[in-house]
Amino acid sequence: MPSLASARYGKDNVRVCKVQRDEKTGVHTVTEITVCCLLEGQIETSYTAADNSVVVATDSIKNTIYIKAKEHPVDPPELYASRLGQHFLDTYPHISSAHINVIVHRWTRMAVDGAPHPHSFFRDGQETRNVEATVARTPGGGSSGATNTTINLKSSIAGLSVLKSTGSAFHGFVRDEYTTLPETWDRILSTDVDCAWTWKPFDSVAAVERGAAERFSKAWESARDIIMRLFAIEESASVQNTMYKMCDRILEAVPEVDKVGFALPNKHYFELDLSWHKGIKNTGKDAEVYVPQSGPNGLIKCEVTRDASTLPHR
Ligand SMILES: O=c1[nH]c(=O)c2[nH]c(=O)[nH]c2[nH]1
Repeated sequence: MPSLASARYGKDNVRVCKVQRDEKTGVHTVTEITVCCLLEGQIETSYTAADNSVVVATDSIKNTIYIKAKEHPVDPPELYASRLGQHFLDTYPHISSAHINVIVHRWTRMAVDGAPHPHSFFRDGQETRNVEATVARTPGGGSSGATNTTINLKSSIAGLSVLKSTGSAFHGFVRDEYTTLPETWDRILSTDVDCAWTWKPFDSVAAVERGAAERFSKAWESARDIIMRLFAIEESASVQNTMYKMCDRILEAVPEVDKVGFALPNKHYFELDLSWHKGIKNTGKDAEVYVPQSGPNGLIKCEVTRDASTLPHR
């Protein structure tokens, strides 16, 4: 007898652009987001018994995403996602959790004649600011069967492409009969930063809302600043060590965050021996022309928490 082990459904790739107009100054603010909203709950019979009475149509979920974007600010995305998720719990008693992902795309204000333009923007890179929110019913105290809400938020930066042309080494690694990589004390280091920070759980939308703009946007700015600063100024011994230091600094800067993690591709730039052409020197200290590799690439991940006892046992 088969058994439905897990099920969630909803709408993905819902694109929303919100324009906020300041009537006094004429300054517009544009936020473009892509939303995924998946619901879980007592929906098993829709899968096992063709019972659509438990299904909130994904089309209605899409409509709700638009309506909530009209009713509330979409910035910070952590608060918008929490409100959207809470709506589904408040409205549909058989829905037990809502999983909301929001991707915020960059629209950076143009400077024209040295002044910020009131209503013109440009995309200055593929970098996104993201949030994954899970808004879930949790058993309340007492015997009434009442439930509380728990909101788990994970914020992230993804697709921030960075490169440094020196200040990165990699040596002392395992050398055996499988090794061809030479040790290096000076190499190009490049990656697309994917950094996520997990907030201590919130027990209501009101708790998320308290100081939200400050809290979430400041954390994002701090994380982005720390990542760029450390990447630039640190003499990197490895991707592993650099990312660990970044985690440590972000945990220090944002006290309400429990865990910070990175997934960093190591995008290789190979030196090129051109000595075959008139003895040209283009390696080691003479390296100028490099060959960027599209793949394979290293992929280095870690998560760092405040408490070492939460690390897996070996
Ligand atoms: O920083 C690095 N970490 C590695 O684990 C690794 N492996 C490799 O081939 N190059 C690098 N660089």
